Amino acid sequence: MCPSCNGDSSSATHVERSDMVGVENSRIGRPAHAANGINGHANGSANSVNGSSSRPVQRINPYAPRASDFLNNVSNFKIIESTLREGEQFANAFFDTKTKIAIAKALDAFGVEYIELTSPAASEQSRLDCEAICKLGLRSKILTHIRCHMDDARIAVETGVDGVDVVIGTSSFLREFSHGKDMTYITKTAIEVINFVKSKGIEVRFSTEDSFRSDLVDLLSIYQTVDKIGVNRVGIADTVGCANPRQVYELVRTLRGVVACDIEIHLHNDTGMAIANAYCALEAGATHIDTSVLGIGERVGITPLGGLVACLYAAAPEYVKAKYNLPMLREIENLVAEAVEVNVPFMNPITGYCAFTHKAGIHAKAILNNPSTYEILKPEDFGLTRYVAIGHRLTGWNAVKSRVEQLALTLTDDQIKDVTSKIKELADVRTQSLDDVDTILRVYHSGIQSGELAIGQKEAFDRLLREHRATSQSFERSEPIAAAA
Ligand SMILES: CC(=O)SCCNC(=O)CCNC(=O)[C@H](O)C(C)(C)COP(=O)(O)OP(=O)(O)OC[C@H]1O[C@@H](n2cnc3c(N)ncnc32)[C@H](O)[C@@H]1OP(=O)(O)O
Ligand SMILES: O=C(O)CCC(=O)C(=O)O
Ligand SMILES: [Zn+2]
Repeated sequence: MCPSCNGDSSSATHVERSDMVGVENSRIGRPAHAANGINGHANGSANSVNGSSSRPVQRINPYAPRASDFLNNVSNFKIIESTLREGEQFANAFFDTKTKIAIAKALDAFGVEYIELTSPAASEQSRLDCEAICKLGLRSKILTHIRCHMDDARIAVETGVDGVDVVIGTSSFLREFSHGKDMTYITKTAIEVINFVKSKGIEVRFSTEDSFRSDLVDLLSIYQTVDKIGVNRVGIADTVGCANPRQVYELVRTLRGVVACDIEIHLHNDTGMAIANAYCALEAGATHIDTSVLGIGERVGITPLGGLVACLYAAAPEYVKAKYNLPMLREIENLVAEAVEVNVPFMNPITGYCAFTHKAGIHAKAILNNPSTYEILKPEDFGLTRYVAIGHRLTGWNAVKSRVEQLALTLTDDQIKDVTSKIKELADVRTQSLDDVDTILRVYHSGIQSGELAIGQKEAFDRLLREHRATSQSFERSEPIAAAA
């Protein structure tokens, strides 16, 4: 397994670039996990591939927030990390105290502004764990999450938290089938709970559960009421994951015009919209986004921390890099994945097995010239490495040339094109590992050097490859016998 890509990429070559924009200093390296351990870096000028010259690359980031959009918080937001609250509601989750502390410390080291913990009213151990995490002295502020009920509030304020997140359902579904309370009762209780928490000198947030299926007038009215009594934040929750980006934008934008306090948003991912919705919420003026590591939570969970970071890094890379310890992301995801016994998904933004693997020949050529051609995220900013896979039938001679240079073999472009067709022919039967590709290149090179081979001599090459394989196989077979003797 590759330590930096979460997986095996034995038919790939690592390509590391120290400069996204320029084409000099390209470094084509061998994967640490590749079988024959060649770590040489041929400093081929990627610019010279195919004799093409690169044009100056535009440095303006088209994804950055527009200066004219004054409500946009895409480069001014805080993360409320809820792996230890929403994440505990994931079907597989059971976090013992030690694991909770490890996750809280990792999130703190990553730099999230808030860590939200399960209600201390949930169980005695939940209360003790909440107290223990509050005593760690982390830089992240510690919040706990309670029902809009004085019994829960009284327990919460005694734990040592920096703030309490209060929630109650406002949709007709929840008013009828969950708590059974009307808006008058909800408003009265919310005022009582908020005033009580505020009297303890800690932060308080009031959130409406199932906001997108609640009546807009009810929502704006209760948010306005709690804003007037000095709540720190109001929260919108897409509890069932039904909202789309336009709806999120409109609700947040409307709310921004009604309250002066901060606006948090909590977005479930049932229809796969959670990251897009979070982005739109920030565009509309939300200030705080709820996340969990790998998105774990009820059902399919909420906005994933890593995915949100990827999305916001694309928009405001310098801001995101300055705020968070990005290379820690992989470690945190692995920690949580292990704790809840799941794998990091192969298509996970940033840390997925193939997040920085390039395959098709057209992509490979351009990536070798300038990684910005096909990458919006710089793997090195996340402590990761990119790969160019070459041992497959979609490969091209430019990618093969990079490997030839890396192995310090001397072949002309025409010879490289010739050996590329050989690789493709073999890869039509099965994908070739990097070792296989290296063997093909070395056999071809030595055939050319010895004069036994010329361009286009397919049968001669096949014979040389067969002979090489026969020799190396008999050597491999005889080795254990020699060792035993
Ligand atoms: C959408 C979300 O994810 S919100 C957060 C969910 N988090 C949790 O549920 C935390 C873990 N939960 C628990 O440990 C338990 O459910 C507890 C301790 C909170 C409550 O347990 P119980 O008293 O046994 O009640 P139970 O879970 O069966 O039902 C929930 C109760 O809270 C009430 N309730 C539900 N939501 C709210 C709310 N937001 N505010 C106030 N009361 C609420 C319900 O009416 C019900 O009351 P009832 O006892 O009068 O019927
Ligand atoms: O407190 C909140 O804002 C959100 C609660 C929750 O988990 C949800 O509504 O899905
Ligand atoms: Zn939720």
